[in-house]
Amino acid sequence: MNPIAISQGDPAGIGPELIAASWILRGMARLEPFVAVGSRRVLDEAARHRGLDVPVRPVGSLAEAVATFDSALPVLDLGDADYTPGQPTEQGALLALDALDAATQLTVAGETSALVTAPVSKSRLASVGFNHPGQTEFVGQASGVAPEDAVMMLAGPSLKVVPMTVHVPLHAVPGLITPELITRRSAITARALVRDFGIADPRLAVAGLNPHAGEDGRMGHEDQSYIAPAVAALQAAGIAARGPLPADTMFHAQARSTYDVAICMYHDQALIPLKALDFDDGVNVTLGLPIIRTSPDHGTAFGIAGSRQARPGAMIAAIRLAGECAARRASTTA
Ligand SMILES: NC(=O)C1=CN([C@@H]2O[C@H](COP(=O)(O)OP(=O)(O)OC[C@H]3O[C@@H](n4cnc5c(N)ncnc54)[C@H](O)[C@@H]3O)[C@@H](O)[C@H]2O)C=CC1
Ligand SMILES: NCC(=O)COP(=O)(O)O
Repeated sequence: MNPIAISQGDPAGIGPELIAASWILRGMARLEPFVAVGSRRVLDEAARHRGLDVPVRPVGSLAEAVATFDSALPVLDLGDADYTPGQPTEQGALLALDALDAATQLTVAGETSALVTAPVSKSRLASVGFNHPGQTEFVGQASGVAPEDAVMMLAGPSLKVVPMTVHVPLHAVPGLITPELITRRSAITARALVRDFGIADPRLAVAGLNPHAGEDGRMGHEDQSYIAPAVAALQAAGIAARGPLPADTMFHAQARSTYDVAICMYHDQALIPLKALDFDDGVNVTLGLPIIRTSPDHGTAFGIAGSRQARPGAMIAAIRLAGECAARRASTTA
């Protein structure tokens, strides 16, 4: 297979050091060959800061990256940048954007088997002209998918969650929850669970928006007006969906055993249980794309960058899952 492309993320965050740590653990973690896309110097310094002996080797082709991977961390070098852990700069944000763009283009062109994105700061990227809510929408657009069809899922060993609305203010959520949005994004989720995760007949648990899923309309009307019709439409389409369910009782262990994915109405309804249960191996996966894209569930963690406190589990899980999904797609199209 072609290598996995990993965009380096913000140089001042924990992304570069976790790419280096993942390379060190590549054998034990059973990772497919990957190539970093970013700055050779930043990766080199980040590894050294972390006390890791990682030979970082610029490569001129993806074949060379695969051939190099056993003995060195291959990098498609985009040039130099500021590197002070924990101190983001405009130059660093521009490099993060270049790396995201280059790694995405390679994957869209089919030259790399999957895309893993290291964390970026959304506000820092916005300050250098990035006009997407997040990397999800950027990658969706680059791969020819409408923004509403690039669906964010967070996946961990205990739970999978899909927020129907993502990076929007909480007060905007009720106005965005429509039966069409829920039906469309849930159907994309169900198809992706079959195609990329090998779950033959995925079970969807759809959360309500309001306390007690609205308590028969006494605590809000959206559950009955918008969410229940979406669940009915999904069922009519042959998808094993149920809801709206009271969100507060959806995430205990016995409840989780009854579904494959929780369809949630807003960002924190989904990401709080996921990060409470699976922070150290949670993966952010974009569903509905012609390419595979994953990312660790955490952000740039500027406060601990360069201090050797950042745990590599989620980055490793993101790389491993990218390889597994790529292998599954390759085997089903062969
Ligand atoms: N995939 C991405 O690119 C994501 C980017 N972000 C961005 O990251 C920036 C910071 O966001 P925050 O909400 O502070 O989230 P964060 O995940 O960066 O940090 C939250 C807390 O978790 C800790 N932490 C994070 N990753 C860790 C790891 N691997 N090991 C040990 N501790 C870890 C941090 O030190 C901090 O205390 C924001 O600008 C946001 O836009 C946030 C989430 C995902
Ligand atoms: N909270 C999840 C997150 O911020 C990741 O967003 P994205 O950059 O992957 O779209």
